[in-house]
Amino acid sequence: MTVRLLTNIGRMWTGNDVISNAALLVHNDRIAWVGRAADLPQSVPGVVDDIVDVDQVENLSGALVTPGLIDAHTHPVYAGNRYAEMAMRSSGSSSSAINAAGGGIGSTVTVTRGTDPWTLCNGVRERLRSWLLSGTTTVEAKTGYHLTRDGELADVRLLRELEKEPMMPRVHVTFLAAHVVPPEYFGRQRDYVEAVGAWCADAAAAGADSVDVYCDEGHFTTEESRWVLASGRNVGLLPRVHAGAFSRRGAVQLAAELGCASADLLHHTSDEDIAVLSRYGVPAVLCPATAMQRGSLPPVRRMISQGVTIALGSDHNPGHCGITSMSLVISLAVAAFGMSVGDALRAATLGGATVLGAPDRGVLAPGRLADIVQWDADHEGAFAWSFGLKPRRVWRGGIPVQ
Ligand SMILES: N=CN[C@@H](CCC(=O)O)C(=O)O
Repeated sequence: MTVRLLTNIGRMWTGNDVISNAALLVHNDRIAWVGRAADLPQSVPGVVDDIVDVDQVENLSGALVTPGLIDAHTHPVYAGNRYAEMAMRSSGSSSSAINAAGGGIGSTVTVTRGTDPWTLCNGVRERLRSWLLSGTTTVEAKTGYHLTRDGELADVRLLRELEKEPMMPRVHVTFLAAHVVPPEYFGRQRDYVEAVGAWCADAAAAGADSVDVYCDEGHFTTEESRWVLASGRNVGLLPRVHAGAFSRRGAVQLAAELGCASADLLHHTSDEDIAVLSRYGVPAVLCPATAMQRGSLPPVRRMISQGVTIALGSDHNPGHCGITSMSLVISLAVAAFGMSVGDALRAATLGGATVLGAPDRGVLAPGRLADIVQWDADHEGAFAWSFGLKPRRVWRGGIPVQ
C-alpha cells in the first residue's frame, strides 16, 4: 500500500473551497482525504487503516496548493517555427499578406510533412514536458499539421505514446484534420471534407478522444463542419469546434445542435450566441493570448453572468503563441478578460475537466486523481500578480515529477 500525506499546507484551493492549514492524504494515484490538518483522521475506511503507516510525509507549510492545471486547447504537434511571420504581423501585415508571402498554417504543414518522425517526436516531447513542469498536469493536444490520413493518424499515436512516458502530462488527443484544406485538395474542398469524415473512425481506433473542426472564414463552412463533427461523433469522438475566431458564421449554433463538448476561441460572439451556449450547456474554451493578439476579446463577463462554463487554453501553436504555462494564461485571463482569480483558476482546472469529459480531475477531493501543484506563493492572488507563477512541486497521480 502506498500512501502519501501532504500536511501543514498553508492554503489549499480545492476547486470548491479554500482551506487554510490544510492536509491531504494520497493513496496510490488518488486523493483519499482532504481537510483541515487539525481534523486529519487516524484512518480512512477501505483505504488506510492507520495513517501512522504512511510511507511518505511532505510538509508544504506556507504554500498554496491547487489541483494540477488543465490546458484545454493546444496545437503542439508541429515542426519548425514562424517567427518571421510574427514579426510581419507585429508590423501590421494582415493574415492574407502573410499567407501570400508563404506563411500561415500551410507553411507549418510543409515543414512538418518534411520532418522525420524522430525529430518531430522530440519536439513534441519537449513541449509536453514543459507544460508539466509549469504545473499543467493535463493537456488537450490537437493534430492538424500533416493533413494526410497517415500523417494525422501518426500524430494521434505519437501523442498517445508520449503520454505513457515518465515526466509527461496526461494528454487528451484531438483529431484536427479539418484545420485547413491542404494544397493537394485546393479546388476540391468537399472531397477533403468527405475524406476527413471517413478518417474519423481510424482516428478513434488510433486513440483520439475528440474531433475538432476550424469553422470560420478561410477554413470550413458550417455545412462542412457539420459533416466532419457528425462523422466523428458517430464513431465515439467528442465533437469540439473552433468558433468565432475571425467571424460569426453559425459555429456556435452548430455546437449546440451537435452537443459539442466545447466551442473554442469565440472572439466574435453576440448576445444571441451566449444565450445559445448557456441554454444548450456548451462550454466555452477561451484563449486569452490569441484573443489579445487578434485584438478582439470575447465577452467573458457576460458569458460568466449567463452561466456558461468556461475553460482556458494556451492555444499554443507555431503561428501565434508559444505559451506552455497555464499559470501565465490565468494571469492573462485576469488582466485581459477581467476574470476574477477564482474564476480563472476554476476555468483552468474544473472548467478544463468538464470540457475534456474528465470528472476524475480538476478538483482536490477524495477519489479524484492526485494531480497536485504546490506553488511558489501563499495565496492564489499571486496568479494575477506574477504573469507566470512557478510551481515548487508537481505531482501527477501522486508521483512527484519535480
Ligand atoms: N487555434 C487554432 N489555430 C490557430 C492557428 C494555428 C497556426 O497558425 O498554426 C489559430 O488560427 O488561432
